[in-house]
Amino acid sequence: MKSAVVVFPGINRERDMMLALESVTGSRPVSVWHTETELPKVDLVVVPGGFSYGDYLRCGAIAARSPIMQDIRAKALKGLKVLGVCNGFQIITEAGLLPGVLVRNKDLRFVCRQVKLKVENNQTFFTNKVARGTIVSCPVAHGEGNYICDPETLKRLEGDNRVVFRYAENTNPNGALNDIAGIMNESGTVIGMMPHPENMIEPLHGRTDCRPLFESLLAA
Ligand SMILES: NC(=O)CC[C@H](N)C(=O)O
Repeated sequence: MKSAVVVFPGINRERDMMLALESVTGSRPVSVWHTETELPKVDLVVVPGGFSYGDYLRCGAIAARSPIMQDIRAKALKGLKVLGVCNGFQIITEAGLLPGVLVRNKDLRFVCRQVKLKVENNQTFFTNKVARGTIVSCPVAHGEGNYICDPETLKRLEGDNRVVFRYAENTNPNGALNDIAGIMNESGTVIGMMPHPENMIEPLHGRTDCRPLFESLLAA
């Protein structure tokens, strides 16, 4: 499984993401700088978390317009798998690969804590090794993770089983609609999520709850 991790100025989770991908898949991801115009040949692109462009304008708004995102968007529309985590979720949503928008957390504070995450759809490239309904512990660290969309979009996301992850046990840290923590596009090839599964896979992290998510990539 060949993967690429995209790096923008201000991104700070790329190393954690690359370590997680390498540790589970056994294959070292290629690091792709934002000014590049063409992705290497890979099976999966991950847009990691952090503070691209200092979160100016809106989180992810500037990164979404960088050269590499044009190629990612074009290839995603042809079926390339894309995973966006936290700032990466914001970036791919700003790029139009996922519907809706991530706005300021409801209480206007940056949150950094563990949440409970329910796997709502286990028929995806990032959840197929986990039973549906499984609740995992996972860290979040964001200021703009409050997912909103129009009622029609929400109805479609819920009706088509495109809510992949939901905050469970009253741990919604940001006020996101319907406790939405992660969604996918219509064809299931693009997934975005606010929590950081890459930080919950080694005994040193305290727990390994999210390792099976990465293991899912091997079966996809
Ligand atoms: N950890 C992250 O990726 C944070 C994303 C973004 N900078 C925010 O605060 O919402």
